[in-house]
Amino acid sequence: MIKIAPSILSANFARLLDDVQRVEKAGADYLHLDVMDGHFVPNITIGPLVVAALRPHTHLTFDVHLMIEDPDRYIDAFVEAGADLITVHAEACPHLHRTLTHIRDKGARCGVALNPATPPEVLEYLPGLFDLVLVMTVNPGFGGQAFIPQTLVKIEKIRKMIDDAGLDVEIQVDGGINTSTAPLVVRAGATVLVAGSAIFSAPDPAVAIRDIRQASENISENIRR
Ligand SMILES: O=C(CO)[C@@H](O)[C@H](O)COP(=O)(O)O
Ligand SMILES: [Fe+2]
Repeated sequence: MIKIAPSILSANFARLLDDVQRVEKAGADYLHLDVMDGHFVPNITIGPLVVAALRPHTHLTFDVHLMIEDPDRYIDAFVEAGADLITVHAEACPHLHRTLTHIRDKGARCGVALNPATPPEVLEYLPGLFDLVLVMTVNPGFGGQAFIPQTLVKIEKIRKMIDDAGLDVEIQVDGGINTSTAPLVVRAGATVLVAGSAIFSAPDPAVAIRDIRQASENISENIRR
C-alpha cells in the first residue's frame, strides 16, 4: 500500500486547520510538517507550537521533517508537541547514530533524510536504527520545485539495500511529486509520497490525493511490494 503525505508547506496558513482536516477527510495517511530554520535551508517555517496547536484536532500521523541545524536540541519539544515520526537530515547530524537513538528513546519513530547530492551509503552503517528513509527529490527549502530525475537511481539503490537486509523501513520521497512523477518513484521503490503543491494548489485537494494514489497504485500492484 502506498501512503500519501500532504505537506502543509503549500497549505493556506490563514486557515491551516481547515486544510488539514480536508486532507484527513480525503484519506491522507500522514501529515507532513516541514520545519525550516533559515540556516540549514534558506526558508523559515513552523516550530513545535504549531505542531502542538494542530495535534488535538486530527488523528493523522504527524510526520515532522526537520530541515534545521543541530536538530538534537529540538527533538524533545517536537515529540512533546505530538510528532509521531521525526526525520532528520544526515547532512545536519554529525552524530546521526546518537540522534536517531534519541528520537526512539523519546517514543517516536525516526527517519533519515538525504539531500539529492548525498550518497545513500551512510545508511549502511545504521542497521535497524531508522524506520524511514526520506529521499529528497528536490533541494530542500521550498515547495513547488521541479522533480530531479537523477534521484530515481538513488531510490532504487536504497530499495535494494533495504530488501537485501530484510529491513522493515519505509522509503519516502519529497519534492515535485505529482501524478506524472508518482509512478516513477513507486516503480523505483518508494512507499510514502509527500506532495505539497500538487495537493494544496489543486482546485480540489481530495481529487488530487485520489489521482496521485491511483497513479501510484496501478504501478505498485504490478510490483507487489
Ligand atoms: O521538504 C519540502 C521542501 O523542502 C517539501 O515537503 C515540500 O513541501 C514539497 O513541496 P512540493 O514539491 O510537493 O510542492
Ligand atoms: Fe518535506
